[in-house]
Amino acid sequence: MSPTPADQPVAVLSGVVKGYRLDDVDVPVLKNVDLLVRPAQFTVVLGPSGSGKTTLLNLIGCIDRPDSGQVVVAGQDVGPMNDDELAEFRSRHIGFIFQNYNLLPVLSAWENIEYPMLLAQLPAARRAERVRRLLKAVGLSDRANNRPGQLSGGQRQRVAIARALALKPRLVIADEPTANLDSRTGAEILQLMRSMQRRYGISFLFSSHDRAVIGAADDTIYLKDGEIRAIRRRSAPPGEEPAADLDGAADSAQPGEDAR
Ligand SMILES: Nc1ncnc2c1ncn2[C@@H]1O[C@H](COP(=O)(O)OP(=O)(O)OP(=O)(O)O)[C@@H](O)[C@H]1O
Repeated sequence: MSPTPADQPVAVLSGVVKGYRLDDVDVPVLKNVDLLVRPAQFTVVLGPSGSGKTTLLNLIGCIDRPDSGQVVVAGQDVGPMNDDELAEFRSRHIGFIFQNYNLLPVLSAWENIEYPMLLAQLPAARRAERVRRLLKAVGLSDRANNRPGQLSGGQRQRVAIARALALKPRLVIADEPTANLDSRTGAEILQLMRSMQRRYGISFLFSSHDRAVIGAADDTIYLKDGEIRAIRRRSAPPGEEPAADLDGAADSAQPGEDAR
């Protein structure tokens, strides 16, 4: 039986090498990385500052390209894609959450979450229903009209999580999403991402310095000096709830299969 999108690895890296050129000096960052990111799991990339976590996430998120080696995301080798194809692929399959939230300051929480759906030209009724569900899922139904400046850091990150899920990506990439939050709020955001990952059956790839996040992860990838030093994979507990869908139970499409 051929693998369906739901059980296909969300990303596979083979022999990936990536460096930067700084003041005429080549700085190697990732050195021959082989990695498989399992679908519908919460995966944490742990490593000290400068170990290459952001570089790795940027390659899997199709924001950057390797110097050599192969990056396959959602079953597609992204190497041959041109920049426009890569941008289209990214918007279709991947959601992003950033340390600094990256919300548009002049838009309300509602409008920030709706924005990717507007760009993707979803019909108005579908957009409204999905924004409503997402605001509820992140516990911000009563903050729909607030702009980012009127929200706390934790609330901004909740909006960013909702926005990342707006187009039903297969993969959400979060680069140190708790780094600007106090430890209690950071733990709440971590729990929220964990519950959204389970609820919608998508994959989360999350980077952190903080070993305390290991408890929340299914898979933990330890990166040091641009090399994967260890991968710990936890087997799924029995009786996991079936994934929900943002457009309601009637729509049974897999995330990423019907992003529009
Ligand atoms: N655009 C760039 N140009 C030059 N060097 C870069 C660039 N981006 C990253 N680097 C260097 O690559 C190395 C790895 O950086 P990266 O941001 O991937 O690490 P990180 O593990 O995410 O670190 P941190 O935890 O501090 O965010 C660092 O030495 C960094 O200075």
